[in-house]
Amino acid sequence: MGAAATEALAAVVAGRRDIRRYRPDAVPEDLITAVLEAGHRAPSVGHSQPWRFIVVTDPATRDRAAAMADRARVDQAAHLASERAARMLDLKLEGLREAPVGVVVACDRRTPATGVLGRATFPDADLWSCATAIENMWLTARAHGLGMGWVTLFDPDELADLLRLPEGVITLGWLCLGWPDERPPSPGLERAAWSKKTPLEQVVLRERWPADEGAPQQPVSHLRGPEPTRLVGATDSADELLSPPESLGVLDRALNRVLAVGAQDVTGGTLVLAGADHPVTGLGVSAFPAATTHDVLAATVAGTSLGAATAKGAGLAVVGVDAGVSQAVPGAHGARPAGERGDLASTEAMTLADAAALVAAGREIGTEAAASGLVCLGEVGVGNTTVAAALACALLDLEPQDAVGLGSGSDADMVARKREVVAAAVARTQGERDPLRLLAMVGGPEIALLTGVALGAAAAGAPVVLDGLAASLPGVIAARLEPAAQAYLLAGQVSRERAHALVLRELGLEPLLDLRLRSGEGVGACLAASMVLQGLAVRRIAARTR
Ligand SMILES: Cc1cc2ncn([C@H]3O[C@H](COP(=O)(O)O)[C@@H](O)[C@H]3O)c2cc1C
Ligand SMILES: O=C(O)c1cccnc1
Repeated sequence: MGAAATEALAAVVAGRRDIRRYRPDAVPEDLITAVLEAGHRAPSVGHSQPWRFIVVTDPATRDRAAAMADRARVDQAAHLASERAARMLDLKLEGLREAPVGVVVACDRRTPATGVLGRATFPDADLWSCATAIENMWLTARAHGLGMGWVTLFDPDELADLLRLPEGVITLGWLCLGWPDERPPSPGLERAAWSKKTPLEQVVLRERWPADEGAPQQPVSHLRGPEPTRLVGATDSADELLSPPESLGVLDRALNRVLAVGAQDVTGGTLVLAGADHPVTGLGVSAFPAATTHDVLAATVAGTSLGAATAKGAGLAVVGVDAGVSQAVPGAHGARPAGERGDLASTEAMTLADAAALVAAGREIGTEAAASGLVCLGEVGVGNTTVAAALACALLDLEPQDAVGLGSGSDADMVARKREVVAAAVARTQGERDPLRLLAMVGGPEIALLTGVALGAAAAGAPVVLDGLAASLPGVIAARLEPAAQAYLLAGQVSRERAHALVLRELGLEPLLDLRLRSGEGVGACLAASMVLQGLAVRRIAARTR
């Protein structure tokens, strides 16, 4: 806006004071309007404009407000030690009677917080919006040579009654507005040695709150998120297309993610399909024989499993990984756990060493697959929707009934059994937060392996496409281990499995497809990848305005 505007703003900001002494002269109507207009220009949460400005000029109302403030002042002094109380009573705290105008700022909170964008998470953001309106008015008043003083020395209910505020409308206090009768070189409280301005260095903290010995350590991310210039470049290049902004909707967002991590020339990818058996099947949690896992992995290696066929249709390569299938699968990449396996309910799913080794093996596979483009995750493991539900409960603090789903097909009795198993498994994890330990306690080897794949692919700069529940949890664990990994993840689909939507919500990802799949095997990831590849081609081919 130019040097003159910058300088003028700095002068107004530096010259703003809380003014408590006023001359009785009237404030012209146009200046009052200018001040109110500035207030109404303030930012507000979800553009809710929750402020209401009650302009009070009636001396009777000002008198009654002043009497209330007098009472609050004496009340407050009664709570201070006598010497401090005496000094407080000496201070001139408000100019309610003298200032010709009072602007009472009220916040209309009658809209439910969940109905306002940004307030479901920060319910008080409407009040903060009103505070920004107050600052706008204050600065504008100052620029016109007017003085303003913000008085909160009231019982809020009393002030609300005085102005007949309805239920649900609350006040942030009274702003005195008038011509100042003082030109203080420094704020009144500072001049009276009541308090001092804190030096800037004491209020500015760099990157995070300074370390506190007892506090849990944040995970150190070795992985870097996308470069900010690439991130901006991705959205800029989408805006240049000869089409309405975000014409491809959710797909556009996914494409921006892919471009942001630097994968612009991608035309293919790889499905990593990991399989493992689960001792928990011994507890009657799957309608299908455990041997199915072997058969699906063998078909994957042969290119004929549902997952492999879908990958082929999308132009993706397939890597089948044996992460612990009892009957060996020739042609599959071997990464079998070496130690004991358990049923989660009474014993650990695998040893911590195996969990770590599987993640490490996955990293290598992911790094290699990254060279091909998109890396899709797929799994097979009869019984693993029970495993995934237990892990989701442990990671996300869910109740078993909110996480256990139908799997590949369960009746009511089986669902009840699954819930019992999950409840027992989760009970064993009480207090454990470490994601790798949780993986060992109630996870599965294919989930551990795919966690490594996600980490390896992300570190090599490749987007990772998640699939169903068991092939989305690796995204959660990867992001817990390396927070920057989140930026590389895409949610291919939201499946029918109960906890899946919650897991994607935890990751902050919108699924590309919602087909009520229950296939596993990376089918949804490959279908979504095909669409992403098509979207990338569209971005390359489509006409641009620039
Ligand atoms: C023939 C068949 C092939 C599959 N391929 C993947 N799944 C999917 O279902 C399994 C999980 O469901 P649950 O926890 O109910 O056992 C996993 O193998 C998953 O990938 C299959 C399931 C079946 C029956
Ligand atoms: O959503 C899934 O991942 C799922 C559902 C049923 C069976 N296998 C996988």
